[in-house]
Amino acid sequence: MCCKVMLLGDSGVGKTCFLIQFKDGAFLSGTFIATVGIDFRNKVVTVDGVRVKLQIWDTAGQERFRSVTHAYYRDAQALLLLYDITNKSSFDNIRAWLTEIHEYAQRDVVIMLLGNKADVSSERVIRSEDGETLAREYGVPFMETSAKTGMNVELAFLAIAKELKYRALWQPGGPHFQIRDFVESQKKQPSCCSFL
Ligand SMILES: Nc1nc2c(ncn2[C@@H]2O[C@H](COP(=O)(O)OP(=O)(O)OP(=O)(O)O)[C@@H](O)[C@H]2O)c(=O)[nH]1
Repeated sequence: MCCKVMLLGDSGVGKTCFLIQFKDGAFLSGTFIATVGIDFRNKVVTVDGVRVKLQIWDTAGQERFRSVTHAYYRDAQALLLLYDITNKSSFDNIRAWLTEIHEYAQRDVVIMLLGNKADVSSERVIRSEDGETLAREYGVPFMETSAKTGMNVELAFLAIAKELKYRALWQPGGPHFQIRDFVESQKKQPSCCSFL
């Protein structure tokens, strides 16, 4: 089966690095090159013996590209919505992103909220609890991640793949799968917590 997943969030939160970490297991530090428009990569994951091909769309966070990316929301089965734990405005804008998602995406799209750059604990301005509270308000799963160390990167895509496989192949009487419970049971916390 094949699933379309989109990465969304403000410019600079780490969407491209997140995708490269998942696809190639690498982190490109140094200069930040903003994505122009939209780009995609494929990766196959195996969940419970089923091959799921994820077609992952990396969008530009900059405002001027929004009209381009809106056109792609409709086809996405899952959305990973990122903010940067060291950047307050990227967190404050999550509500606006969710409003856009509700306007342009499919009604039953799977959404996951991710607080990225969890490795930079010295510059943290958003507490993990704040991410959790916001995610609970919208009924979506939440994790802190690091595209640099790889923390929870694979898990985010695996949880999405499991949920989409479950939805596509579930039969009456079959086992139930709850993405939020799965994420809660599997996620790793940043090893070094800030004092905030
Ligand atoms: N420390 C740390 N830096 C990160 C992490 N993820 C991304 N970065 C850095 O943040 C900057 C922006 O990363 P990108 O992946 O290009 O951001 P983006 O969200 O794709 O930005 P747009 O393409 O403009 O939407 C780069 O300098 C990265 O090196 C992370 O998890 N930890």
